[in-house]
Amino acid sequence: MLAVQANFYRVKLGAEGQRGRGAEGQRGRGAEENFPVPSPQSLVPSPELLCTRRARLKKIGQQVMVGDRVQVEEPDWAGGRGAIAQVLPRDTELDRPPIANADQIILVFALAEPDLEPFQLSRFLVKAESTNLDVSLCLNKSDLVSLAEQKAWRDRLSAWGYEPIFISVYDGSGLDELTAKLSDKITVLAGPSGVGKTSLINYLIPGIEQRVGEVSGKLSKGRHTTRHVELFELPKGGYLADTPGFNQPDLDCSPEELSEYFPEIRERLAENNCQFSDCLHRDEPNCAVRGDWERYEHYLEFLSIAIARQEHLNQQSDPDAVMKMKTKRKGGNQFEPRLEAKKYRRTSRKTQQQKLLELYEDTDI
Ligand SMILES: Nc1nc2c(ncn2[C@@H]2O[C@H](COP(=O)(O)OP(=O)(O)OP(=O)(O)O)[C@@H](O)[C@H]2O)c(=O)[nH]1
Ligand SMILES: [Zn+2]
Repeated sequence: MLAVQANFYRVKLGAEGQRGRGAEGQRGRGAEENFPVPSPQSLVPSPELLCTRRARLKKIGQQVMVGDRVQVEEPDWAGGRGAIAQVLPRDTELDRPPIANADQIILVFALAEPDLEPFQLSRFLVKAESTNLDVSLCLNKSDLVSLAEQKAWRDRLSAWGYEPIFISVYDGSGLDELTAKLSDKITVLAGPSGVGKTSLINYLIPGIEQRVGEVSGKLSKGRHTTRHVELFELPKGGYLADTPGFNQPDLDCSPEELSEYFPEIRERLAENNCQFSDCLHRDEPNCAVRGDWERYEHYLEFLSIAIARQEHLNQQSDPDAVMKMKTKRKGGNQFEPRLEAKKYRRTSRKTQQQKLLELYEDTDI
């Protein structure tokens, strides 16, 4: 399913769909199975169908996400209509933006104009890694920096665990390598503003601007809201999702999870164990992670945000948690001004978290 359009789901017929008429019965009566894979358009009257969602799916709360492989019933080939009868199991699922079956995330940054800012890059990388999809890095505007500078970034990012593709939409360098990386995959493209994402997408999908504009001004505006997601077919195979929703990543992982999102930490923990299995790699003795690697400071900063966030969540899910702590410490003091104490603690925690979040949000973008 490529996009939701005015209450209809736009479904691209895939290889299976082309043969679908013969495959009836195997997957359910009259059902066509549709994969979002490129297909020779000549085989079907309409390569895309506008579909409704069967009431049965609505009843069981089955959402249809962009990227979903679906079965379509009662295809009306001439009218280009159908009904989604079933959603096939998803390989992957992203919540924000909502995309099913994505294979990889490619972060696009610029080498200059705007300057490549390591902490901002780190934040995008951690957020991208938290999806558990493959994460790659693409550095645009290579025409603006010297080869020596590119090499310096290559070495630096290699120590972070990434092998960036250097491109320039202006002079065309690196674009073949990037195109090859996108082929036959569902790729989520993300990155901060001004790095040349729009220029890149226009290069990768000629005519996309017309297409976005052609549906109505509303949709083209919609492209830049967090809710609208659409998969665009690439001429050489594969699909691309441009996701404004990803452009201001907020960190929403638990403190324990955070270390999984740094290739450097994964590498260190593959070689050595920390003394404590629940080590957060701050000041615990015999920690295998703490050290003078470049992004360790970033890790500590994200960790404090994740801890503040978790404390805040714990408090929300158990409103008495603070009170219980208090009671225990005070040994059941009857004169404890319960309400006030609770209020005070809550505000204080909240403020603390707010401050951290603001700090986090203010850093860039
Ligand atoms: N020198 C150079 N400039 C580029 C390149 N690609 C894009 N630009 C310029 O960078 C600026 C931003 O490009 P956009 O394509 O609008 O970037 P974007 O990431 O979509 O930015 P937003 O629309 O703000 O999200 C424009 O002035 C482009 O002309 C490149 O390869 N080299
Ligand atoms: Zn440790």
